[in-house]
Amino acid sequence: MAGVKGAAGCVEELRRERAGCSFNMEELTNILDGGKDITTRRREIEDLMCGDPAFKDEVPTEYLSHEDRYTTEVRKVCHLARKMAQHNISSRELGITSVTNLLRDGNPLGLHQSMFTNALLGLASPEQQRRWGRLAQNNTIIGTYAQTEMGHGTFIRGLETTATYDPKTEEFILHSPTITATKWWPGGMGKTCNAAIVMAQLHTQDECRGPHPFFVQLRDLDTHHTLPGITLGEIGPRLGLNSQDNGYLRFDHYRIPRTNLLMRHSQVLQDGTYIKPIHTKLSYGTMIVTRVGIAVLCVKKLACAVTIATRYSAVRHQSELVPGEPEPQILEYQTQQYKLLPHIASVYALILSARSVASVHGKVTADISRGNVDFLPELHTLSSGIKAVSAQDSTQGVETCRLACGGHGYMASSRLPSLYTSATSCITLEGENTVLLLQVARYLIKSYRAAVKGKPVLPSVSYLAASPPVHHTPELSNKALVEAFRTSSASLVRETEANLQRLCDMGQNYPHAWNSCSVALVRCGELHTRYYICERFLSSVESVAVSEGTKGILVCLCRLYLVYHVTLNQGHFLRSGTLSAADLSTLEEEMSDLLARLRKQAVPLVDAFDIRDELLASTLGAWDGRVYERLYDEALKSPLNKTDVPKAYYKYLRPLIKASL
Ligand SMILES: CCCCCCCC/C=C\CCCCCCCCCCCC(=O)SCCNC(=O)CCNC(=O)[C@H](O)C(C)(C)COP(=O)(O)OP(=O)(O)OC[C@H]1O[C@@H](n2cnc3c(N)ncnc32)[C@H](O)[C@@H]1OP(=O)(O)O
Ligand SMILES: Cc1cc2nc3c(=O)[nH]c(=O)nc-3n(C[C@H](O)[C@H](O)[C@H](O)COP(=O)(O)OP(=O)(O)OC[C@H]3O[C@@H](n4cnc5c(N)ncnc54)[C@H](O)[C@@H]3O)c2cc1C
Repeated sequence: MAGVKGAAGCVEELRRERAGCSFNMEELTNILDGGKDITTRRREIEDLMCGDPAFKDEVPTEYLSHEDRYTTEVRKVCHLARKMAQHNISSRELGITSVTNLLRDGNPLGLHQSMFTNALLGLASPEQQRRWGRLAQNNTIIGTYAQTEMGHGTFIRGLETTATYDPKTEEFILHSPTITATKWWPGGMGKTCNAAIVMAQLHTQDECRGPHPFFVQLRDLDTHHTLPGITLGEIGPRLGLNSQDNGYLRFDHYRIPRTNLLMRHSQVLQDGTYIKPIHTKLSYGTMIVTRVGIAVLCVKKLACAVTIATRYSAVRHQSELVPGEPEPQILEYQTQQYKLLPHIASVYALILSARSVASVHGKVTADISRGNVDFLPELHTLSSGIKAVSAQDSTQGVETCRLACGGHGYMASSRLPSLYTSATSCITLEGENTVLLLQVARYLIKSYRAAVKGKPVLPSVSYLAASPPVHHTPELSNKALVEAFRTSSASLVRETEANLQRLCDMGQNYPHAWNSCSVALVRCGELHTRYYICERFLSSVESVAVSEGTKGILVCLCRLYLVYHVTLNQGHFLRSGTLSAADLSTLEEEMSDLLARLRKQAVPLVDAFDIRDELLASTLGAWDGRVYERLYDEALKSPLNKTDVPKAYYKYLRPLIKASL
């Protein structure tokens, strides 16, 4: 049933919705992909993979045991890896597609293809890259990124695993001194990987030099047995992503060669002399690039969810809008439009902003290779902010889409539950959201204080320095709304800094004063990032060269995004005096108009996300809209339906029923 395109083959409601499309769908698809060529390549790869029966699930994942789920996904991902090699598809190219949606329950090679590979690229010396790069690319070495410990995730400086240099043998001795030092969580580490980049406290010449990355072989490359001195296993069932074999790892005085310290930024010489990096946080670089990747990854989950919920809302009829008239499509209800349309706009806003951060990442990486780390704090701030806001918005958006589908949204076959469990993981992993927003706030407060003293600050926070006098915004144009965000953000930073200072003046030490202000500080981090996203979205929409119809719809989406977030955050605007209560009423009225206008384009807008049925994998969201047939077919797959009377009847129900007779 999957993948039928064209006017025929879909239910009448969807055919009608598509007939009213006011823009060039292909242009929107190209914008989301990042260019026409990328769309072409993405489709080539998706055609190749989706057409392959080896990726089909015979039994829905939810009916499988923990072990069978893992085995099924390993089978599929190994097939995928072989196909990638055969057809010369790189991990980066795979990243432009949604092919990993063929893996329903997490990717056992996900960490290998992302953080492990990126750690080798970013933290290993050129010689080390020659040594391990090819082996990793060939999948001879399958690695993960082992940083988090049972007792320490956020606070990297608190890691307990030690790597003590022994100059006599020119080796590091890796050791897990306590239960809390057990590495805990790394994806693929339980059973799949035979190597890892391990973050451990480097000790040399009787001094601890802080957390550093080491290449560590964990299993025999031939037998796959765990090497002596290492204890490895899988951590057990999780909320979602259960095929990703997140693992635990302990070291018992396990020796590795000196040259296994990743030496791009810092080195230990044969005699144990430590050579410092040009910036102490360069060893955290893999997390920075992954945060940008995760921002994109969770928006893709949101794009799936909103596609499913929008198509379903066009097909589903419920209640009476006008008494006595036929049941309308639920998409006619304004509340339903409010649940869905802002999230369609979010997909554009977040993808375009993450792309901007990715380009800052490219520039800063080039700077660092020339010895310039001036822009690293700004990159850390942007990547932390975009990851946190994207994960939060995507998760809330996916959940809203699930709720928007009523009871059927609760069915596993809708795919909305598993989209939720994967999106929400992004709030925690790769830096817990609150913690990352506090990092953004730290940079804002520091920059604001520097600016007040007349010191130069970097571009993304220069507005703090030039904070204009608070005034009521005279008009409500897009530009004015972005400016209102900027002014409110500057005002919140100013107010929070004043509170921080007041507490210090009253005798609190700085860390306690910081903690006392941290609810407001998180808001500062969030508002600054929202301002960045709004500014990037507007500037991308203004500069994009597309046909009139496409420009029109983008402008409308951007306007909805701005109005939606201004009204959601109205407290900040009222408090800073940038908008009045009357302005907010005007914007709320405009929101009604925008919802009504965009409602007509809702289905074409999600079609433009161009997510194939095989990758959407939803009974509610398929292109042809045949929701009820699919729900029924999926129900028939329940193992309980194999027999009319279940075994449990004979074992438990019958004795109960008969006893009461
Ligand atoms: C559209 C195009 C997009 C293209 C993108 C392409 C990219 C593709 C790449 C990847 C694909 C992604 C695929 C995703 C699949 C992967 C799934 C991942 C699974 C999850 C894996 C993990 O979870 S790994 C573990 C992650 N762990 C964390 O993130 C821990 C979080 N904690 C921290 O980061 C830090 O400890 C901390 C920041 C919270 C604090 O650090 P610390 O205590 O050391 O510092 P201080 O608070 O004392 O601060 C000192 C000083 O340092 C600054 N700083 C901190 N971190 C950094 C940094 N990373 N870089 C630069 N500077 C940093 C801090 O701000 C302070 O600065 P001051 O100047 O002193 O104020
Ligand atoms: C699905 C999944 C996959 C993962 N994959 C990997 C992997 O491959 N490799 C790896 O190394 N790790 C991995 N992790 C671990 C992940 O990176 C950590 O769980 C994450 O960084 C959060 O750290 P934590 O668990 O220690 O939470 P904690 O830091 O203990 O957080 C608990 C609470 O404390 C709060 N908190 C902590 N510090 C502060 C602070 N300074 N200020 C205010 N509040 C604070 C947090 O906001 C949170 O509410 C994975 C985790 C998950 C869920």
